[in-house]
Amino acid sequence: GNYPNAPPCIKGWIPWFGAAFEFGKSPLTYISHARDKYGPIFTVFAAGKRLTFVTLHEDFRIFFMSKDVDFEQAVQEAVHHTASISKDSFYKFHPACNTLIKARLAPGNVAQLTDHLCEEFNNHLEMLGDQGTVELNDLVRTVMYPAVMSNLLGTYNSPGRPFTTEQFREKFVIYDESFEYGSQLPDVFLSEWSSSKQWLLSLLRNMVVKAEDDQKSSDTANRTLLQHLIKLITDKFLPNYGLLMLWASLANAVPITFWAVAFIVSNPMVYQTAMEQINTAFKDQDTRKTRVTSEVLQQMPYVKWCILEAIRLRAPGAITRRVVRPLRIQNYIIPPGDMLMVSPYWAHRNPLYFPEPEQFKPERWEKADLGKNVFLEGFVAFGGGRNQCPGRWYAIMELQLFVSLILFKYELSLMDPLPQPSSLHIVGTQQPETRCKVQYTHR
Ligand code: HEM
Repeated sequence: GNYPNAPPCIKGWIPWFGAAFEFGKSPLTYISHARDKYGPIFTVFAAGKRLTFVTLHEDFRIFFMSKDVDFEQAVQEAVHHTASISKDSFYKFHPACNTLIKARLAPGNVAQLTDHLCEEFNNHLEMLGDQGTVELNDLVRTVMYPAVMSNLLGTYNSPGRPFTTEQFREKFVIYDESFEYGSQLPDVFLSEWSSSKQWLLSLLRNMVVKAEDDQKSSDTANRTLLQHLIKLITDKFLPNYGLLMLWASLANAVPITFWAVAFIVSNPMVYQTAMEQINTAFKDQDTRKTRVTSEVLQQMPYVKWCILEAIRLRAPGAITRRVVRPLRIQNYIIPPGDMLMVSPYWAHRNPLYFPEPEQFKPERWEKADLGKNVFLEGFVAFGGGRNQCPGRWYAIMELQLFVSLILFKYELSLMDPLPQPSSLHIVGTQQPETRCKVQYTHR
């Protein structure tokens, strides 16, 4: 159709050398420049796709709530490329999958996962030994990957398939790093990436077999998320959904864990305030085997504000919906087929909602932290509407638990300057651009 009222569209003179090229180099920087130049709604024509960015907070409601935009249609192709799930299977199972995950990760159920996750964190953190110097991102991955996997999905069968944490880390980092490119391209273009994907899929197949065995002996109340998925997904793509779930649970939360620790340790006043609260909440506890319940977490609101502030500052570069019918926003009509984009990363830099937006200021969360409604207005890191991140309560719990445990057990100091966020990726939270060593000493 013809849409004379479509937003300004940015194309390169030679498409693959103009907009697409510039956009691909550093999308987050590109978006902010485009917004200054073309106004609050603009379309980027890149790599054959129309991406229409909505940057004003007052328009976010339409993005999250309109019946003329669709989540499943926005991500289906990416799901096909990244997890090899067929189109038919995805449209058939995704809605029920979404409902199931939402229910399993509701606040009450998340509280029940805390004890086991705490044990896992204790075990993996103790493996660091009494003192040393490591890259902080490596440390976070080494502890978080196996702990969260075992907490949510269960363990794997080792006989015949030796599997080590280092091997998993290596494969998952490759898979995660090229996830965004992989989501756009058929496997043949990315051979290392696709062999990591195959490795992870066979791991998931193995975990499904183990989960089915264990199911026979464990009662319903103690089922893992994977065991619940087994009951729901009846086609051959079950392990593939497991892989997507695994990626969703680690890809955003692990970099945020890095940033939360780095922000706290690099701000002396913040570090001190957090330590006072942690020492009070954990008084008389053994630093080697620390027991943190969901009640204890509630006694450390300042640590939670630090987590929320890290999420705000390193929020996903973009979240998407597909426009399925002509959509009016302000005076524009967005044509069907467009990918509609909101950037939480940029939204969180609006001084109207977040004064001094670049500053790490945990206190700004004080007024938001009332009971269940912990989020500030203008905060969209977890998306919104029917497809809002179902893992948000779990994410806050695991982060608060990890951060308070590592700070209680170890005295930390950064040996490198606080890294800048990498502006290379647009989907998901930012990785650090440079390496950052941390020195630790057991307390
Ligand atoms: C700080 C950490 C996290 C951030 C910033 C984050 C952010 C997001 C965002 C922006 C979305 C898309 C929402 C939308 O389009 O409106 C999403 C989806 C999702 N997240 Fe998270 N997430 C985090 C942690 C987690 C964790 C820990 C889990 C699992 C335990 C998880 C599971 C999921 C799943 C399964 C979806 C897809 C929902 C669907 O298919 O409808 N996330 N997340």
